[in-house]
Amino acid sequence: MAKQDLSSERLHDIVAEISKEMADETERGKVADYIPPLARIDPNQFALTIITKDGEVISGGDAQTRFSIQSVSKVFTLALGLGRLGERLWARVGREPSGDPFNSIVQLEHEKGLPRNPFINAGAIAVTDSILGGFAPKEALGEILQFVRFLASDEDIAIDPDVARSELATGFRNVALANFMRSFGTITSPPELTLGVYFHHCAIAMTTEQLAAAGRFLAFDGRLSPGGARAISARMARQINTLMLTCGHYDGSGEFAFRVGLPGKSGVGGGIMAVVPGQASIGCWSPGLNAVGNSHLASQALEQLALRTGWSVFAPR
Ligand SMILES: NC(=O)CC[C@H](N)C(=O)O
Repeated sequence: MAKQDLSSERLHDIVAEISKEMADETERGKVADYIPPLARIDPNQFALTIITKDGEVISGGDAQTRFSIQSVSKVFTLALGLGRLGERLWARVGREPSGDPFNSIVQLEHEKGLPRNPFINAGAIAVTDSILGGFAPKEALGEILQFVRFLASDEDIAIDPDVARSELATGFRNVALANFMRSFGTITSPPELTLGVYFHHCAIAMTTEQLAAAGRFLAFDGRLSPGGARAISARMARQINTLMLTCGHYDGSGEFAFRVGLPGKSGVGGGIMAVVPGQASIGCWSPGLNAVGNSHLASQALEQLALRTGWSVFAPR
């Protein structure tokens, strides 16, 4: 398809086609079952929302259904942590892909308690700890939630208390990661306080429309729309996009970059937030996961979207 042909009508058609195709798919992956509130989610759901640079919202499927954003929240805490600490944040967390599962502990011992990147659990816990600073967990959490609502321009975004409770009750591996990092001084607050904030921000629930809205600042140089209100600096937005491309899908990051060619961040709730710099912000969701914990159908849908629109950071429109 010629690049200039991407009209609003064409985008509507593409979103409708992909949503229909994904609804008909029989191979849907496996929903996360480490906590009951995620294990009971119906895998037969799919949603896709695109918000264009003109502010048009184009949705298909179950775009009004809320789901647990889980690790997608790590993008918002990174933005908040970077905004607050600036370059000093990188003393606490690296910027290299890990090539290991999201909850792996192995590299931490060899690398003196410094997590590889902000999107594996260890790195995200370190970032959360930096936001916590000397504040009370409730205040830090309130600040994170306010920030997400600001990014999405939507006050109707909240934490699912069921999911937060289950994470707290079963997050033994995250407890291990936090204590291990505390022993190296990577995190400075009592681990249980940092983890309380971490588990709660992972339990934020959103629709794909809200997720696409919350990702706009990464599509538009740190602003909520082209020329609109600024959330973070353009440089930080570029840095976060780079990290999403290289580390946003854990040990499936190379495959996602190869197939989709856009910065994206996944969560075990089945959500993926992706951006087309200068063009659009995307929220996609289907609860079934592939072997490395990324949404099977949302990855497939984004690959189809990239193919049919010609969107790629490697050949900008
Ligand atoms: N990959 C994910 O989405 C993991 C998030 C989950 N809350 C955890 O900490 O294990």
